[in-house]
Amino acid sequence: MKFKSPPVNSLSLEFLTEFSIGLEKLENNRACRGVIITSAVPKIFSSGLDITEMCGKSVEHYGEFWRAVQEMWLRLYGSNMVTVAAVNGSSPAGGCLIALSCDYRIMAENPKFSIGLNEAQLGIVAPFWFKDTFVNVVGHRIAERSLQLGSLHPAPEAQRLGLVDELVPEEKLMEKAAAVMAQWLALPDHARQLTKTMMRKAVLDRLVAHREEDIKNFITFVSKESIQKSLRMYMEMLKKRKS
Ligand SMILES: CCCC/C=C\CC(=O)SCCNC(=O)CCNC(=O)[C@H](O)C(C)(C)COP(=O)(O)OP(=O)(O)OC[C@H]1O[C@@H](n2cnc3c(N)ncnc32)[C@H](O)[C@@H]1OP(=O)(O)O
Repeated sequence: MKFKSPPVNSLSLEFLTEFSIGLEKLENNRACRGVIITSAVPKIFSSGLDITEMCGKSVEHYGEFWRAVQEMWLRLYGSNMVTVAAVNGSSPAGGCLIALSCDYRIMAENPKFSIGLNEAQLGIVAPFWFKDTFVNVVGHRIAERSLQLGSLHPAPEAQRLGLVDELVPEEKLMEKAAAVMAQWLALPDHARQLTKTMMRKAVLDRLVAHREEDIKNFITFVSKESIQKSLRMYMEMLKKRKS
């Protein structure tokens, strides 16, 4: 699957819905045993959740948007397929979550590309299931420090921390992703899938059990004037940085 929503593959409601439907179709296709996720937008894997979806909208919209974020994660993290992220650009916040939700992450070895859960830098808090997914990849201590600081790790540091599994030259990224996929697909699906479920079930079940509460929390949080102000200021900062 190639993300192609210029300029920065931000995860809008429409993008998330299309991504989830795409995953569902592949999941239901018995001929499809694995998916490589990458981007068709140069230098950007995904800029994370579309901030404009969380600014100045109605309570109903926030609820619908958050449900779509949850749905995407439940499908990807809980997928029976082998999932490989070929991270060919920067990948903050929600973009990082997508990579973290895959079975294996390969990143282009460009130090200008960074990845991480930088929510704290926006004055917002990554929800528990973002945190759980992060902890399951890098461990508690690294996740704790990185989340509190809202760190975006340049590719070499991301590899050192275990946030990505390996770095390769950009031109070799898809070739490497295909080789990794072949290695994972060489195993019988049944054993691999049951093992994956065993490793991820507790974290998935936790969101399923608290899904409505999590939506309510998001709506309450994002509707606060102080949070709206932080998000607006962050968007302005992005625009100023550009000019
Ligand atoms: C309880 C809440 C929990 C929430 C959980 C998760 C939160 C998130 O995922 S929030 C999103 C966090 N994302 C970021 O912090 C990334 C912000 N973007 C960037 O750092 C840069 O844009 C990026 C490095 C991705 C790309 O840099 P450039 O190539 O230099 O592009 P520009 O910065 O010029 O951006 C182009 C254009 O896109 C707009 N933009 C960027 N990111 C987003 C976004 N996430 N949502 C909406 N819009 C975004 C940016 O403002 C520019 O717009 P224009 O000025 O109108 O062209």
